[in-house]
Amino acid sequence: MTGAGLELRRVRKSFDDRPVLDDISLVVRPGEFVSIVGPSGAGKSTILNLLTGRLTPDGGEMLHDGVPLASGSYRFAFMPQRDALLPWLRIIDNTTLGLEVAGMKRKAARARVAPLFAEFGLDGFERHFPAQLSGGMRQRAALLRTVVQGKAVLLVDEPFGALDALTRTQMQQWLAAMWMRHRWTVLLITHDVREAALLSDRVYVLSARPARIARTIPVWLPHPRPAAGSPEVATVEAEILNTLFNPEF
Ligand SMILES: Nc1ncnc2c1ncn2[C@@H]1O[C@H](COP(=O)(O)OP(=O)(O)OP(=O)(O)O)[C@@H](O)[C@H]1O
Repeated sequence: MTGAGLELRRVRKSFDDRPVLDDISLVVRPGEFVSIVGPSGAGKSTILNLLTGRLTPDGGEMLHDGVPLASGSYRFAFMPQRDALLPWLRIIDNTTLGLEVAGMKRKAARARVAPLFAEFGLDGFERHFPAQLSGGMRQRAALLRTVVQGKAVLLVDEPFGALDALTRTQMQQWLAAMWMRHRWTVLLITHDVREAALLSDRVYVLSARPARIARTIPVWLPHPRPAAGSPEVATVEAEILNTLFNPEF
């Protein structure tokens, strides 16, 4: 498919003459779940900062449905790593924030998010503050705030990195089920090789800085995915790890 979805073509970015992204080309087609995995400091967050318009590339092209992205045009919904909720706002107000910032009236914004509270496991917590929720619930609330914006692509930066291992596994299973139901178009940044294997249709593995795409790994496993720890998932994990630890990169 040409043109449709999100596409980066030979994108480059340096900070103070220090190249961070050397040559990044990738594609996220509508309804796909795509992950980027890479060594720490390789430039993963920089890619998302380019896509949210916070940074501009030094070279290359960024396209959505074949149209170049204008800098600062927030076409995509972004869920940052952590502390994504404002502690002084109740959960209901946190989840409507993106809509309100976009100009929607509070009442209309609440009407849009309220029916989703049950699906996101937050029923009855509308008037709680973030500190009164578990880490997993906070991340579900942050994701709810992201998806209700109805943007074409969800950019998700390391959403479960701060959670304990058990909660993280539960959240990955929950996100996989939610994605199957909604078929959001997702670009996920993660350090978690298992998470990438369990959720993604395709994994881009970055080289160390200055980053290029070391390898593109299509994940052909059916949805719903076999359980974490199954041989099929372990094979994909091994493929990603082998690329990450390959000295050529
Ligand atoms: N605005 C900026 N100004 C200067 N340097 C920056 C800026 N943003 C990122 N960098 C540098 O670019 C490099 C890549 O950073 P980035 O946060 O994109 O990496 P990452 O792969 O997301 O890292 P991690 O996995 O540790 O979160 C780092 O060396 C960082 O210090």
